[in-house]
Parts: sequence; structure tokens; C-alpha cells
Amino acid sequence: MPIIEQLSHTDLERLALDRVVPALLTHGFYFVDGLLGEVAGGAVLDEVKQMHGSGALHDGRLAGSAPGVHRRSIRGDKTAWVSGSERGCEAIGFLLNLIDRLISVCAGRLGNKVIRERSQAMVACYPGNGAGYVKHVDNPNSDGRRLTCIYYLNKNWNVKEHGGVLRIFPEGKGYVADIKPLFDRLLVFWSDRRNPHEVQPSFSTRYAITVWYFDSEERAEAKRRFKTVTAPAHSRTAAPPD
Ligand SMILES: Cc1cc(NC(=O)CCC(=O)O)nc(C)c1Br
Ligand SMILES: [Fe+3]
Repeated sequence: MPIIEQLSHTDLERLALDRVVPALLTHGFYFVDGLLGEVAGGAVLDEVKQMHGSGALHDGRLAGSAPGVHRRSIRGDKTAWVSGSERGCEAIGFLLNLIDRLISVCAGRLGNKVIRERSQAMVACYPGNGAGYVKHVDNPNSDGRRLTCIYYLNKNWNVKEHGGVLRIFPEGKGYVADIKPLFDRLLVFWSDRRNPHEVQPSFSTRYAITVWYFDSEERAEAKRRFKTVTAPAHSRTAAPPD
């Protein structure tokens, strides 16, 4: 009996085909507990704590934030982007490889285009000062992101005391899904308008690692769209050089 129960490839395939894919196709989201197990999950947590302690996490940027609006009131997390091959990120690299394998098994069965690439991993920490993340859609305008995968790292999390629930408002469904950010929990959900979500105010340090998987065609189209940004107005009125 191996000391550390590693998820074998067949376990991963079973998880993908028997649970993740059916849930994504019916509810649009799915979470699994005990993904890595105590030892490997603990190694990921230690690496994230090390990053936090060494000041590697910075205030999350806001896309097009209105002037004067306090960032914290919208998005209170501190983040860092990692590839998982950096020194001190070996366990994070192992986690990302496992999620990649899980999603690649799912990709063939999700009935839509190819999911071949993903973002870097965003390591996030809500410092526990009551900050959260206002309700939003990850990919409201076809930027290519198809699936959001969030790995939570919080031991002994007590929602009554610590809050920090991720509330998903599945589009067109008569219910909301309250997901506790528990240690060694992986949450997967469609990144588009099907899943508006919010992080409720957190009153204890709340760690998570997020990766977004792209639909390659939608991503390529989005890149083309962003490339053809219209020239600024004034340049069109300037007299052509004689
Ligand atoms: C950078 C960024 C982070 C998030 N994070 C969450 O929604 C929090 C999920 C959780 O921690 O439970 N969402 C978007 C649309 C962007 Br962009
Ligand atoms: Fe989000």
C-alpha cells in the first residue's frame, strides 16, 4: 500500500468522466475534495505561505477601475502569477500538472471546441480584513477563457467566523451555490456568463490558486479583435503629410 495515495491516471480519468464532465454539462460547475491529499496539498500550502511571507503577493489589478473608487471595496485580494516551474513552486507545479491532466481528459467530452492552452496560475490571498470580490463574470465578452479552476488551501475554515464563501449564481437556475474555500478542494466552472460569482467578505487569511483554460479558437479570435484597436481619434484628423 503506497504511503501517499497518489491519484493514478485511471482515477483521474474516472473523476473527469464520471463526475466533472456530467456536472459541468448539467449544473455548470463542480468541486472535488481531497484532490492531492494531506501531504501534497500541505506542500502546496507551504509554498503559498512562503510566497505571502516573502512579499511576493501584490494588490490585484482592476481592469478599467473608475478613478477614486477604492480598489479594496471591489477586489481585496493580493496576487502573484506563477508558471509552476519557479524555484519554490515545485508542489504548485505538480498541482498544475494534475489539473492539466484532469482538464485534458474532460476537454474531449465537453461538446465544444478545443481546450488546449491555459493561463499561468494566479496565487491569491484575501488578507482577512473583510475584503472580498464583488459579483462578476470572469469572461463576459468572449476573451477566450472557457473554464475557471480554483484550488483552495484553507484548513479549519469556519464560514460563520471567517466568511469567505464563493457564491455562484448559476444563470437561469433558481438557486445559488455557496462553496467553502476548504483545503485541498478543486472547483471547476464555466468562465462565461453562465456563472456570475462573488467572494463574500473574508475575516481570515484565505488562499487560492486559479488557472483559466482557453478555448483556442475563441482565444485566437479575441487576440485578432484586440489587435485591430481603432487608431485614436485625433490621429485621423491630422493633415496628411504633403
Ligand atoms: C483576477 C481575477 C480573479 C477572480 N477571482 C475570483 O472570482 C475569486 C474566486 C475565489 O477566490 O473564490 N476572478 C476574476 C474575474 C479575475 Br480577472
Ligand atoms: Fe472570478
